[in-house]
Amino acid sequence: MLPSAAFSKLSAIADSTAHCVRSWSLTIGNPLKYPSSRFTAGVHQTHNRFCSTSEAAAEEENKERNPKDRSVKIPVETSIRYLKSRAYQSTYGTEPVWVPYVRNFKGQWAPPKTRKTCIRKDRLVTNNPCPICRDEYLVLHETNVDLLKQFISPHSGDVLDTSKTNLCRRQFDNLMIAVLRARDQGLLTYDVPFRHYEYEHYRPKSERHAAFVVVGGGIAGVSCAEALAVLRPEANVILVSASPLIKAATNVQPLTKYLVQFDVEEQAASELTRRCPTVRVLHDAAVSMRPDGPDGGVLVTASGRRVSYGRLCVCAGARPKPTLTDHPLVLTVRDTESVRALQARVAGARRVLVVGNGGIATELVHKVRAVEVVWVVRHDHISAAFVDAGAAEFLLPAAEEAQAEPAADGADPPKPLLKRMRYTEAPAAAGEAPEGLVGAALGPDWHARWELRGTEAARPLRIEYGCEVARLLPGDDQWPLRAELTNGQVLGADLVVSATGVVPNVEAFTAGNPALRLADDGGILVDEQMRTAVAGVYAAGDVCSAGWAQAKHWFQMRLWTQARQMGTYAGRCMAAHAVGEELLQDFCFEMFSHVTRFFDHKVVLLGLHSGQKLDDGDWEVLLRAVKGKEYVKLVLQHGRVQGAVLVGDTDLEETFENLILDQVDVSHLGDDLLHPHVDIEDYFD
Ligand SMILES: NC(=O)C1=CN([C@@H]2O[C@H](COP(=O)(O)OP(=O)(O)OC[C@H]3O[C@@H](n4cnc5c(N)ncnc54)[C@H](OP(=O)(O)O)[C@@H]3O)[C@@H](O)[C@H]2O)C=CC1
Repeated sequence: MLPSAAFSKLSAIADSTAHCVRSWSLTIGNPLKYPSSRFTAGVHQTHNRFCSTSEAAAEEENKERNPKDRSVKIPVETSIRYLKSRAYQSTYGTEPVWVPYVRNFKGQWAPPKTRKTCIRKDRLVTNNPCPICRDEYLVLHETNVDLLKQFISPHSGDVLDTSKTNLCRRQFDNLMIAVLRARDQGLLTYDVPFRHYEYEHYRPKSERHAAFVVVGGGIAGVSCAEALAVLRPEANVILVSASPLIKAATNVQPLTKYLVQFDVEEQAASELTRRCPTVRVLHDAAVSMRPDGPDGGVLVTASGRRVSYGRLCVCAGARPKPTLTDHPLVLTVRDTESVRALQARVAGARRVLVVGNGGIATELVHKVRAVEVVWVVRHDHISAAFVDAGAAEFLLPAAEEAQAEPAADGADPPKPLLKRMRYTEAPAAAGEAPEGLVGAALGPDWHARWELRGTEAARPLRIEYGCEVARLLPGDDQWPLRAELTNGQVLGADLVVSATGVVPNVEAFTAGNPALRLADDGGILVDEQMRTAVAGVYAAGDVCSAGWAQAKHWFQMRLWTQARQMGTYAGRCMAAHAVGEELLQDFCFEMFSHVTRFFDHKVVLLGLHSGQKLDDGDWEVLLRAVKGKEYVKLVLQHGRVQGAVLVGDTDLEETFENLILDQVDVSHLGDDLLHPHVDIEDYFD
């Protein structure tokens, strides 16, 4: 006797589809194992197929058929009707056919791939066929849209993976073909994926356009491009870089709220594009600027390209000041190429004259070994561009020690480059790479990556104070070059290194643009939003001069830290102005802060550390120094700290940063402010 449920299903199939169901016998088993044979939910059909009367004639209807037999192909029209039948409904309900399927596998995790096929030689070869193979009435065909839709994600429109639907791989291939055909024939609707067209590709190569163009692959330019890529991800950015390598700030570590320490890494342009996909790097140099182009302005490059822009940021940096006459034995240090040239020259030198008293000279004197170094400084102490006479006194022994240090194995052969950070110099396409272009300046730790060693025995450092090079004289029997100093001495040398400061690279932008205003130091004047006097043109880094009303404790110095701050801030301003917004000036311009290393000592400069901007005689200095260990100098005015120089690992930067910013009256502490036994960090906590 058949259960009543089985009867009702049988009649449902017969009623709804006019399909024939012949003879029946009760069977017990998994109702989802072979769905086509259990339209009757547990009733095994002797000829248990779901078929139309017309097709039935073609079949040997009364023959006993094995449920694993798949020799008879079900027409797709039958399958379409089947999906609408009550038989189907009662088997699957409203769920997709793959939902109730349970895959068999050993162990905890299912293998990533499903089986190749469930049917071989028209027979199911497994006891647990995949959701399509197990039900012969499910026919994958482009017209069987209701079935295909069950395998398409409603969220992404993609065909669901076999890891979800558990289809065997043959059925999955059939499914993909059916879906593609259905979409092709318009039977299956789908959303056309959004294509971001790079319209630049349709322009002639000699003409480019970007909403934002940044000139300069140094730290200011790269920081600016990065900020734009983050803030305006929908806009294209072109970075025009004369050097094939760009400079990126890495390992950025905030030491305090204002002091940030970072490395500068030379990277291939592709690395920047990988990080910021909207930024494209053009290896070229800007030669002129026309701010009145059709889309904003036009930048013309050395290779003749015209790059039109909506907004332009000039981060062209600066180049060494040409203090001494042009001479093949007078070198300057600015970019990687110049250090390489210096390295080669030092290798064969006996005496090197270093002229200048700033950052580069200080670092060079420390770095050049196994050759006699004569340091010509026009002040009465070393490193005057950065530190005061007291700090210089503190640093001097370290400078002299370094020079007196013998070569590692007597006369070491000059070592080549110690390490270069991922240098990949892409060969420039013909006509693309302008020859002899100046690359971006070196990073703050450039000297750590280069070995500058001669072949001489170690010599004590010789410093000529209070003088300059008056003129260069031709060489004699002993020296290829001689320099006459302003103190009357004439010194022979193999090489002169001139490190007397930098001049901003403005020429390409000033030519034909009388509106562009320059400061007294030759930099492009910018306002508090990094805008130049020319509409749509911004400037940042060494090329610009801060033309805004500066905060009391901030002043400009052409430093890596400021290049990064200005570049990022210029990018933020450009992004904001492009959508009609104004920004409040970044807080980093409230107080001067710089951290560097001189002669292996950490040097922190805060606020008005050398009494800059303070009236003469109206300020006092408080000092604490422990030879070889630390040097702390405070600049005070009316009992309030205005600036600080911290040499060595003092751990006082945060305390003094706060004292400068908050302008706390510390006069009641008197000299105890720097008393070694007073924990002022704790006192002001
Ligand atoms: N660790 C760091 O932070 C470093 C920063 N830099 C930066 O890189 C840039 C280039 O460095 P650098 O070239 O050392 O420039 P700097 O501006 O640091 O120093 C230039 C020095 O040269 C002196 N000078 C100028 N003209 C002459 C002259 N005719 N004869 C003799 N001395 C002269 C200057 O004296 P005066 O002050 O009297 O004009 C000053 O002391 C600078 O912007 C610098 O700040 C470089 C290296 C390290």
